[in-house]
Amino acid sequence: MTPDLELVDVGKVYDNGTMAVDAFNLTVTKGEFIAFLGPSGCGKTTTLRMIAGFEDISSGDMMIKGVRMNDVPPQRRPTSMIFQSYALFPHMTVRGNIGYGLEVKGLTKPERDAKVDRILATLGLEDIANRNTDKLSGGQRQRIALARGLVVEPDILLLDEPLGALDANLRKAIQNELKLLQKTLGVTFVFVTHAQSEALALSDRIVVMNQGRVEQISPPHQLYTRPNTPFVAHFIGRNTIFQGEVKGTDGKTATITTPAGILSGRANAPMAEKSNVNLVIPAEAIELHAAQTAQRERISADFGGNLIDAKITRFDIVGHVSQISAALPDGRSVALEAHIDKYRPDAFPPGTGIILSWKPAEATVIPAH
Ligand SMILES: Nc1ncnc2c1ncn2[C@@H]1O[C@H](COP(=O)(O)OP(=O)(O)OP(=O)(O)O)[C@@H](O)[C@H]1O
Repeated sequence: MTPDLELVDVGKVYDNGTMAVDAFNLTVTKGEFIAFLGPSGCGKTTTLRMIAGFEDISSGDMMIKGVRMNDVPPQRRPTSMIFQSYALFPHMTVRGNIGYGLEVKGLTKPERDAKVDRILATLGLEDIANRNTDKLSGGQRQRIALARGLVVEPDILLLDEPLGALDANLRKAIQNELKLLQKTLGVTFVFVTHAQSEALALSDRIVVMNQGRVEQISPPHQLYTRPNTPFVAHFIGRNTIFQGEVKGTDGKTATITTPAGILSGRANAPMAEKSNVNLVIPAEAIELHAAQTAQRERISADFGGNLIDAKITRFDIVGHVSQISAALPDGRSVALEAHIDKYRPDAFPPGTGIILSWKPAEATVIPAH
């Protein structure tokens, strides 16, 4: 099946010489929910605007449903864009705002009314259809912006931080609605955010960007448990990262020499001996044991030799999760996370000596560059 969207080596250099996007490659199938995630200035919005046609593409090709779009003006692309500010017309009613795009496209009034009625019902906006948009709440305005984007039946809906203006509770509620709506309508969504939790909760796949380049494209869980690059390992989740040198590998597991000892993790690429690598251990993968020397051997055997001594520095309970910090002998901090039932906080007050361990398969060894 022809992909809905293809970006092939897409690049953007602004007139002032800023290289905003460099060789961006992505293929999106129909009905996927894709998030662009990354720190401020990494090129997310620029890429979205190039897909919409609001920004010229400097190099590479962009196709929608197999048709090259580089030179097609925005209004002739099968896309709609929703802005963080919503950009609603304050002097128009909700119905007028939603129907505006259809009017521009030259649809007759009965055709427009039928489509607007349908989207008003889908988004639960019938009761406020004849109100002016300037008196409405943030959540209602967000929904109108969504309706306005969807009513023109785009192949791809582009959303630029659409939940950024909402408070935390409303944001969570609208996240759930958005996901449900997207799956029900089967429209491809490309969503820009710098909020990690939002990208992880909503997307089928996340594109992590850094300084104009794609670092990794993966489903949320994989990104979280299997980072491919040091940037992703630092940016996503709460990972502990050890730098080291490859001592040996059996193709599946790599053993590495680190300042904290000989440690191991799953190798996600072929690795030469003595090459510089990072061992990335997610907070959820680390287990905590009382520091009883009698048990060291058993723990070491159970966890493939991954055993380090540490001291508890914090034990916080956040909702149903225990968030624990421990200090290594060199002072480095290690983050652990577990369900609250797993460890009793009174057994691990700050200052307690402990052993930390993890299964090699739950940590990842990645090249250090
Ligand atoms: N019109 C412009 N002219 C010149 N440089 C620009 C222009 N717009 C953006 N840039 C630069 O391009 C780079 C990418 O910006 P972009 O807005 O795409 O990043 P972003 O990841 O969306 O950031 P944010 O999360 O802050 O919106 C930045 O260095 C930015 O300063």
